[in-house]
Amino acid sequence: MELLFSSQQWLALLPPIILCILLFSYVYIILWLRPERLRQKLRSQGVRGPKPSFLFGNIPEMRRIQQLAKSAHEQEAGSTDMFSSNYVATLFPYFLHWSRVYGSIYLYSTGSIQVLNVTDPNMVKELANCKSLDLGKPCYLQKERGALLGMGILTSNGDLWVHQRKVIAPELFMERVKGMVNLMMEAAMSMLNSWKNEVEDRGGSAEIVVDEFLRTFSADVISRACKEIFIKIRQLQKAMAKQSMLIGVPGSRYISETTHETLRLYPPASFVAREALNDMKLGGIDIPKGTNIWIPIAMAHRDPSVWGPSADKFDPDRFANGIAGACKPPHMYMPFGVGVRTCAGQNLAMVELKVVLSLLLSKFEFKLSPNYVHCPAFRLTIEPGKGVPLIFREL
Ligand code: HEM
Repeated sequence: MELLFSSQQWLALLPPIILCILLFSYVYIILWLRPERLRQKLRSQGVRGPKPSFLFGNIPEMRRIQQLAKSAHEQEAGSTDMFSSNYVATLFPYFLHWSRVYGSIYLYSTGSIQVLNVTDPNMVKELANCKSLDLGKPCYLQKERGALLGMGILTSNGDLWVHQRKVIAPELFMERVKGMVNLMMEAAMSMLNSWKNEVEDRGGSAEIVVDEFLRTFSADVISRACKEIFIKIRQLQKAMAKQSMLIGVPGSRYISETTHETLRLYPPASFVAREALNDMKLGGIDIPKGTNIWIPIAMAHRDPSVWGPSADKFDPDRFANGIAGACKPPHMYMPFGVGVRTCAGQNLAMVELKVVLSLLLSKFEFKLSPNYVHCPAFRLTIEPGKGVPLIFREL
C-alpha cells in the first residue's frame, strides 16, 4: 500500500502534533491531575462534596441549581417579608443545597480552584486563630483581580502583606479614627446639604437614590483624612470632644444595634477567602497546599444553630447585649472578616456609619420610596441591585 504522506510531509506535521500532545498534557496535569490529587487527599479524610466534572469542576451544577432556584423564586415572588427573605437562596442557592447534603464543611470545585466551604463554628474559630503566614489570601485574587487590587494589602501575602498591614492598620486604629470624626461630619454635611437643596427645590419632599452618595462618602472621608494627616492640622484632643458628642446623640445605642443587624443580614463582603499557601493542618484536617478555604459570611450570619430560630428575621434588639449576647459563639458574626486579615478599616467604617446616620436622623424624616425594588445583587460585594431610593422631608 502506498504511503499517504511522504516522509517530508510527516516531518512538517511533527511540530504541531508534539505541540498538541504537550498542550493536552499541560491541561490534563494542571486542570485535572493536580486538583484531583488535592481533592483525593481531602476525600480520604472524610471531606465530602459534589462530584466535579472534567475541566469545569462543579460550575455546570452550580448553573443548573441557580436556574432552578431562579424559576422557584419567580413563582414565590411577593410571598415573604422582603427584608427578612434569605437572598442566599437566590444568589448562592448551590451553597444552601450542598450544605444540606454534605454538612458544614464540604469541598467543591470551580475547575482550577478547589474550595473547602466552611460554616462549622469550630473550624471558623481555628481559621480565626491561625496566625501562620501559610494561610493567606487566595492567589487567584492577584491573578484575576490584579488590575483592580494590585499587590496591595487586600491581596498580598507573606512579608509584603506584613509590611503593608504594619503601615496601614495603625492609621485606622480607634484613636486615629476618633481624630477623623470632624472630617466625617464635614463630608457628611456636604452630602446632606446637597440633599437639603434637592428637598427644598422640590417643594419640601424629594426622592433621592442614596446608595451612590454613600459609596462616594467613604472615599471623600479618606481623601480628607489623608490631606489632614499630611498637613497635621487636626488635634486628637479636639476630635475626642467630637466623639463624646457622638456618644450623646439620642438613640446612638439603637443606631449601633441596627447597624450590626443590617451588617448581619446584608454583609457587603460575601466570603472570607483564604488559601493554604503550604500544606497545613486546620481543625484536625490536613489541608494540602493550594486548597482555598472560604466562609460564606451571609450563610454563617443566618445559621439558626448560632442565631436561634429567628435567624432570618431583621431584629436589631438581638444586639441589645452586644455581639456576645446575639450569637453563640460570637466569632460567627464576621461582617469584617476573621483573624489576622480582619478588616483594617472596621473602626472607621462603623464610626462613619454612626456619624452619617446620626446627622441624617437629626435633619431629615425619611422613608423607603415605593419605587424601591428589593433585589440584592452580587457584584464583587453584595449591594442593592436597583439602588435605594428614599423619600426625604426636612425636619
Ligand atoms: C461596612 C464597611 C466595610 C466592610 C463590611 C468591610 C469588610 C471587609 C472584609 C470582610 C475584609 C476581609 C477580611 C478577611 O478576609 O478576613 C476586609 C478587609 C480589609 N478592609 Fe474592609 N470593610 C469595610 C470598610 C473598610 C474601610 C472603610 C476601610 C479603610 C478605610 C477598609 C479597609 C480594609 C483593609 C485594608 C482590608 C485588608 C486587611 C488585610 O488583608 O490585612 N475596609 N474588609
